[in-house]
Amino acid sequence: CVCLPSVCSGIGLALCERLLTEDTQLRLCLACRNMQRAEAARSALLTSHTGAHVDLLQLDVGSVESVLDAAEVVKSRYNRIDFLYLNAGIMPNPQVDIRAFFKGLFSRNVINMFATAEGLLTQQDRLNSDGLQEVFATNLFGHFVLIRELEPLLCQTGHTSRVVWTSSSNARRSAFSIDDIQHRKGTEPYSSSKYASDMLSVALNRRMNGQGLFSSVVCPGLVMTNLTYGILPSSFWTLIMPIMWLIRIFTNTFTLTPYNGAEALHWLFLQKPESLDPRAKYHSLTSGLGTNYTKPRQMDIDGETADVLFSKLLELEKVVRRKLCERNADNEAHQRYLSEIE
Ligand SMILES: NC(=O)C1=CN([C@@H]2O[C@H](COP(=O)(O)OP(=O)(O)OC[C@H]3O[C@@H](n4cnc5c(N)ncnc54)[C@H](OP(=O)(O)O)[C@@H]3O)[C@@H](O)[C@H]2O)C=CC1
Ligand SMILES: CC(C)CCC[C@@H](C)[C@H]1CC[C@H]2C3=C(CC[C@]12C)[C@@]1(C)CCC(=O)[C@@H](C)[C@@H]1CC3
Repeated sequence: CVCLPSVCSGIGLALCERLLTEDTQLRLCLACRNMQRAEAARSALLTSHTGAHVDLLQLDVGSVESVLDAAEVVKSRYNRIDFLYLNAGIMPNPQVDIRAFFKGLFSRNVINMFATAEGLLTQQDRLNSDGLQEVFATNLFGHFVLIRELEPLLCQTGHTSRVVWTSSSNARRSAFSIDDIQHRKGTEPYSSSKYASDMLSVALNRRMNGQGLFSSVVCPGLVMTNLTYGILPSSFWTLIMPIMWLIRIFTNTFTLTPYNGAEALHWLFLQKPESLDPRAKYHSLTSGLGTNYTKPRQMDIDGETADVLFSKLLELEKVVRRKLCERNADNEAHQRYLSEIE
């Protein structure tokens, strides 16, 4: 079984199309927070791949309760997971620093600026219902809890399984602090959460390779999806689209379409896990002539700090689970009280 949170649109949906084209016998499980959109995605996939096996699962990866419920359903449905694609990601209230953009445009750093958006983007985060920073909870922590819950299906003797993170070249060491893993104090929660997912992937490989679990990290490049349409108005993107296609001549990171962006995710599906570099980020790239390819680049990560992050996430998981139990016990007591006074 290949389990994919979250694939209602964008890169995730394009990946499903590509996986089904590769192997019609696959059993896909689309884990989405909005079941109407999930149904639409499933119908689209079945239209182009009649007879494909596509299951749906309700999952809001930004809520620990939803992750725990979804994991129970997965455990009751499947005996084993071969691939777990961790694709859900948000970038709420993005702000582009226009001055920095024009300054960067005339600097030597211009290609790097277009590839990584370094120094260009900030976001405004908020707390979610678990009391966690929303970007951290969605882009990292929910996925972490999901992996922990699905460990019995991922780590089975005689089988290897794979976890694939959709990270970003916007992930930057300087945006992340091990003393503030949720990025409560900064203005770059997206960059911080993606750097944390890179670290977590390294930590997973250090801990779990021996049990047959292999983790990889991907950057899809700059792709036009709901996420990017949230950065600038779509009319503006339409206006600058010819320039974007022109920029593609100078940087291969402007993959632009979800199909191209899914290149590295698809490529990883075809590789033997033992042949992969646990410390590499695999980039989807598109040449000026429109050829897609995948290229690994070493990540700027220190293994010991990655282990510390893993321990901190374990601690946080305990705290959140305890709070959830207390909340559920309170709710049950309240329900009992209501039924008694009826
Ligand atoms: N587009 C780009 O240029 C780049 C994107 N990425 C990463 O690629 C991934 C996919 O993004 P992309 O396809 O671009 O954008 P989309 O917004 O199209 O896709 C994001 C997906 O994540 C889902 N999602 C968001 N929050 C939750 C949640 N709480 N629970 C479950 N699902 C959730 C969305 O579901 P719903 O449909 O319900 O909103 C949607 O299906 C993200 O991780 C993003 O950070 C990385 C680098 C560049
Ligand atoms: C104001 C202007 C005339 C043009 C502004 C262009 C910027 C909005 C883009 C330039 C580089 C882009 C980029 C991303 C978003 C849009 C830009 C900042 C990402 C951060 C999107 C999400 C990712 O994860 C990254 C890989 C992208 C990197 C490049």
